[in-house]
Amino acid sequence: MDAIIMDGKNLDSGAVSAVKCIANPIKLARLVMEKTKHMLLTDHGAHLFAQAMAIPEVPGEKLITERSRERWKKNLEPDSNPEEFQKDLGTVGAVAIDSEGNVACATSTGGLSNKLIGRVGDTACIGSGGYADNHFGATSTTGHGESIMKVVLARLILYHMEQGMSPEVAADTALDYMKTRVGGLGGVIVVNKAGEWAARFSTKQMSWATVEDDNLHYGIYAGEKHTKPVDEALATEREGL
Ligand SMILES: NC(=O)C[C@H](N)C(=O)O
Repeated sequence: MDAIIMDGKNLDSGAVSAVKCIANPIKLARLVMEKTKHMLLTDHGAHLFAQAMAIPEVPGEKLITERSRERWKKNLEPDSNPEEFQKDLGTVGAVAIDSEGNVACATSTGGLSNKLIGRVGDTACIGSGGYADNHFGATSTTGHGESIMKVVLARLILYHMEQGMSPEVAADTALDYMKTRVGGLGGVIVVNKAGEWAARFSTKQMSWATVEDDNLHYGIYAGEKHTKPVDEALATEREGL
């Protein structure tokens, strides 16, 4: 798994890549940020650091869902369509702004299926998987990692906001560029320094949710946006509905 976290106040960032058997790689990424002078630890070194930080390893089997196993098996079949199987991967991203205007981002992923051993994706790379700078805002990305890295998608969106674009226009402009320039699809969540936000994607779907003024906004498909009070959403969650 790969993960990155970034603090927009001082541009501190921490990331891990190619880690296995760690339940929450984002916590390890945060420790890289807070406890080391480095920004990215990978593979064996990341595991040694996890041990030093007393982060327990969980058996790999426990982190594999039946659905993922099935998808992996199907993807190995000769007539499989890799695009189809990359469709709802479990990348999780977050951006946030506090009452003092501090922004942050975090992204964590199992990455593309059937990648080569040792492949480091966009998620662990600062500016690609995420970027946060109090001067402009924060963004977290998902999608085809190699395309995201080619256009340095997260930083590109912040650049567009620096030039005066809203989060929505900045996100769409950068995603369009990635599609036309390198043929890659993806999705992003963005917040600017004024607290305006956007969830935009060029893929068929991306699950997203935002909390703003005690309201929860959420959707999956293009153009879909539902809103309900956070209290109501939490009550529904508690009832297990
Ligand atoms: N769905 C994803 O976000 C995958 C991730 N960007 C990767 O290429 O590893």
